[in-house]
Amino acid sequence: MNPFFNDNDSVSALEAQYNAQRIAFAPIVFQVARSMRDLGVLKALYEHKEGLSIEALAKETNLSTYGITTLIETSLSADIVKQKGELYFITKTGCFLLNDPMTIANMNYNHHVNYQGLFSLDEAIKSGKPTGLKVFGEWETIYPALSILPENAKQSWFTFDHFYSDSAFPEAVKKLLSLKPSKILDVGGNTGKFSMLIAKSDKALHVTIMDLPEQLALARENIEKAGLREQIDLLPANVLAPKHSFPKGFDIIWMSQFLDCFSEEEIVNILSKAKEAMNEQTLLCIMEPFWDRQRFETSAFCIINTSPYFTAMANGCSKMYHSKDFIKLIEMAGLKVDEIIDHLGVCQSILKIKRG
Ligand SMILES: C[S@@+](CC[C@H](N)C(=O)[O-])C[C@H]1O[C@@H](n2cnc3c(N)ncnc32)[C@H](O)[C@@H]1O
Repeated sequence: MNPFFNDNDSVSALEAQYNAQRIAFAPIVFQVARSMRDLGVLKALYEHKEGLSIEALAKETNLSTYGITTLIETSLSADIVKQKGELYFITKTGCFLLNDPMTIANMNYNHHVNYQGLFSLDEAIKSGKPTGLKVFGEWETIYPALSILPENAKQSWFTFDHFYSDSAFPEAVKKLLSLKPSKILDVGGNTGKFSMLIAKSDKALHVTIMDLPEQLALARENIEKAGLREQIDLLPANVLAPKHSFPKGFDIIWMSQFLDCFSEEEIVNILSKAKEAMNEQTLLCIMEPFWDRQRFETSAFCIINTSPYFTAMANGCSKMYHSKDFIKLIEMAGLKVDEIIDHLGVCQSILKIKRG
């Protein structure tokens, strides 16, 4: 395990005061960086490596010199641009903001999904309810609303979710198929991406996606388009509802980026239900991004800072877990971790679990 954030509190008081200002002004710097990207200023600088003056930038982007100066000066303070005389140039950080898929996914998700709702984080922390969700509508949790969120929020949510899980799917498919399963239950299968990939990779395999009915409408459309209706079944269910139990007879129960949508108590409850559907041969495979099991601190930073979204926007009670805390919950449900495979895709680990 990597000792992330071990250098904390090692800077001078002067540097610490500067760090505190970076945090105090973070929402402003964030919005300026996003406007620099979305209004085409970063692109203009990227395409003019020879540098551009304020006037040339204003002309290139059709913005006023006042607007450009405001954006450029904050960007200068945030290492997004650099200045030589009258000319401005994009920095390496600016290039990541403009071109890096992870940065783009994180920024769009934070702007379109989280920004307004996180204003009410205090209330969410105190009440245990996703109080920020009211910026989009009146729901208990974000999950039944995913397919009807405003278009920008919906696109950004799915791109963010898929960015972190999709990159691990090809390797995960190989690991699962090496176990020679004939029936897989994909719990929280979302739009059907994983199920479709694994079904295409083994034509003899049968997959069932269990998810909320609202979510399965999107999955159904995708599966029909891909001509996989014969191989993939849909099981509408709310895993939290006492009347819904897990179906039996599967070789592998697969949960990808699913249990982080629930509180500790709910996770134990869901895993106990899964256990009831497992026999000695059934393998429960859980794929999760654990912040303590990353290769790079950048990944740990992104994963940790996804938790406040769960608090204020998603359901008020879940988070991205530390692997030690998560394994405790598995054991509380009477299950046993048999193997952990780290570093799949950008940030995922797979826990292979058996009946205890
Ligand atoms: C973060 S997404 C994960 C999607 C996908 N497995 C992946 O790896 O990208 C969580 C999924 O859990 C589903 N979900 C949330 N609460 C649920 C519940 N109570 N019962 C069933 N599914 C639920 C959501 O609809 C969503 O599809």
